[in-house]
Amino acid sequence: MTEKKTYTIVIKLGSSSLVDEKTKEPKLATMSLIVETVIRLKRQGHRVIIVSSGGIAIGLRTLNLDKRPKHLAEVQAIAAVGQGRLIGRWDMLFGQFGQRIAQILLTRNDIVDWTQFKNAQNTFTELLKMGVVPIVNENDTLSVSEIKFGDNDTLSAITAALVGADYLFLLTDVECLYTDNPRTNPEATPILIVPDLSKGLPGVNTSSGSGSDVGTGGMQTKIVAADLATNAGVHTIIMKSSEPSNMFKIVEYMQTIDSEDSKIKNDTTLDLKKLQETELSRLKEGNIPLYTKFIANDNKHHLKNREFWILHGLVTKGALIIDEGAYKACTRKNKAGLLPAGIIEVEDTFHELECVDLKIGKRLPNGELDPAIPLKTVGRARCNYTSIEIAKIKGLQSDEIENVLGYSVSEYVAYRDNLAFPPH
Ligand SMILES: N[C@@H](CCC(=O)OP(=O)(O)O)C(=O)O
Repeated sequence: MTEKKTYTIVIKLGSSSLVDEKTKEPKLATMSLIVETVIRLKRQGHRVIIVSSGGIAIGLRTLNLDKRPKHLAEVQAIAAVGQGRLIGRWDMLFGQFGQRIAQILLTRNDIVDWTQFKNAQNTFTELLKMGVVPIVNENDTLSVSEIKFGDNDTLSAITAALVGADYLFLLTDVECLYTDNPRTNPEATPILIVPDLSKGLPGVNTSSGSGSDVGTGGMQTKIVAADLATNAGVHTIIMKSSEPSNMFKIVEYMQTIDSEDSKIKNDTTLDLKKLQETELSRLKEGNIPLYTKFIANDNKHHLKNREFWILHGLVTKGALIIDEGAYKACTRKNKAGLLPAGIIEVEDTFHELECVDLKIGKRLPNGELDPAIPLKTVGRARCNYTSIEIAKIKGLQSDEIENVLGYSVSEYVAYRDNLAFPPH
């Protein structure tokens, strides 16, 4: 008998899965079921990381506050109170099984430095090796908008990419995505498999946003998270949080079908509607609960560590507008660095090695940017020169840099390992 594959699994739980929206009382039953499921998964050899929201919601109740205050410092103080209790609850529940947990609180600042990004990675690896369940949340007490991940859906996708997870489970109040809102449209049908999110979700209505007032994420943030995670090679699953044991059934099912993923992903003639229908009957036959699976980009096409870090770990400070030729050279198989000759314009001010967006524009015969053609953001770069220096050397050959600036740091404005482009 062949041994079953084991996975690294990241599970994201929103505030509304862990805390009652109205009373802000803990949903201890759900938390217990999650703990039982994680223990079962671990006993099967899987490695599990939890991304748990709920710090602010728990802090509100602890301090007898009805509403989230507007003032940032107050929210940060509330988060400090709630986070301790939140992790205490997880520790108490996991402790019943003798399972050790670890708290990891992240802000974007913690990963903007490449060494720190690798450090975070090493810490996760060690914890998983020790058999510990890391429990991650945003460090709300210290993070302000510029250094925030924004919502825990995004944080969970970044965590999943950071640890090189096989699966990201986004637990929510619906069992799966539907082609429309099933509460208002009886014709809505489940979307069970999304082979390529870059091609969109035809007919899916995700505009309604968050349905709860204790969290910050809605379905839209889940789709963004799925895009981020699948681009980094992580399969992403949306499933209902009220029945955590379904996760175990879904993981067991994945072990039997994950060899089909690349076939589905690479089939250009795929009938998407038929795929959903066939899958629906297969789930019914096997008594498998509904869920939506976003298939990950395969090894060859997913973002590698450093590219992921540049695209999702860093905050951009400005932009370079480059021409089509430069874009092609920087994205071809044998990737080139970015030369000054390919740059048409510089936006905003930035220091060397800060991260900037790369946008494609059209160059007019006089060398200037054609304002009639809309710009398209295509990637990111960390530059060897400041915005002021690049403004002076844009459009020039590299051997002219020294004449213009009086020195030359490099012939490239950005080295190839400081350039990153999303896979599609
Ligand atoms: N970090 C915050 C939660 C932020 C968040 O994204 O919440 P949710 O939309 O419930 O996942 C907290 O612990 O309260």
